[in-house]
Amino acid sequence: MWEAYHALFQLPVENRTNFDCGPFIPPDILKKLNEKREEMKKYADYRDTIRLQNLNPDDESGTIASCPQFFRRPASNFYKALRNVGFELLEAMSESLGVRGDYLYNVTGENNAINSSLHFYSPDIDGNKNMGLNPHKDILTLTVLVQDDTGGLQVLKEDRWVDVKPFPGSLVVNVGEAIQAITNGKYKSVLHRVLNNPTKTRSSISCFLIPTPDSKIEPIPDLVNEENPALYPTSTWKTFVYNHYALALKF
Ligand SMILES: O=C(O)CCC(=O)C(=O)O
Ligand SMILES: [Fe+2]
Repeated sequence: MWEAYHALFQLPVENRTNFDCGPFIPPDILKKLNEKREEMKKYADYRDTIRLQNLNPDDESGTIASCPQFFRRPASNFYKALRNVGFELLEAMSESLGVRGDYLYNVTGENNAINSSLHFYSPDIDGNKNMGLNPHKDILTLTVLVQDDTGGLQVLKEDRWVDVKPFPGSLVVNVGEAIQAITNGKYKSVLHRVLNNPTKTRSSISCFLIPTPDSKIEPIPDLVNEENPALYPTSTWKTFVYNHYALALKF
């Protein structure tokens, strides 16, 4: 997969429009974000990212068909494997909460398609401790991520940034805010960021399990009571995403 990943980044940028879908942000919010771009410059992320949206690795005629030929086979195998790890984790998490094993898969719309961000981080050549990816929480269901051996990913733990050191052959899994909402905070979405390495490039690929737009995001009824009121209002996934970005941009 890494070979296909590097070949993808080496394509002329104008070829990317065939498959790179740009930020996973609702269009009107993205418009506002672009208007704010000047003001946001100080928050610029130092990296290159290609995004694939709504990719069902079981469906050869879907999103994967818009990708270059050399990328299709390794990518479908790769995403199928990562997604299936995600599905197994969802099952184990459901069971740990005392609900049926298929609960989290079902309430997020039985979605077999994923989103993916392929990140390429340049070295921090001017020594300004550039932020490759600003602090954020993943909003969706689960993220299953593969990183190379450079390092730079950090999570916030008890007010301290802790390195997520790369282990060969390991995966990094993040709980998304959709799961935080559905489990009413039992599983928490963690703030994370990426610092650029002073001398080396860094590569990572995120595979995001995503709810379908009409999935109803609401807490598991047994997890809500007087001491534990619902943390988020019930909404569809589409509205949840909209509210999330609107709040982040404060408009
Ligand atoms: O590059 C990484 O390790 C993190 C990527 C990430 O947080 C994301 O794609 O949401
Ligand atoms: Fe993330």
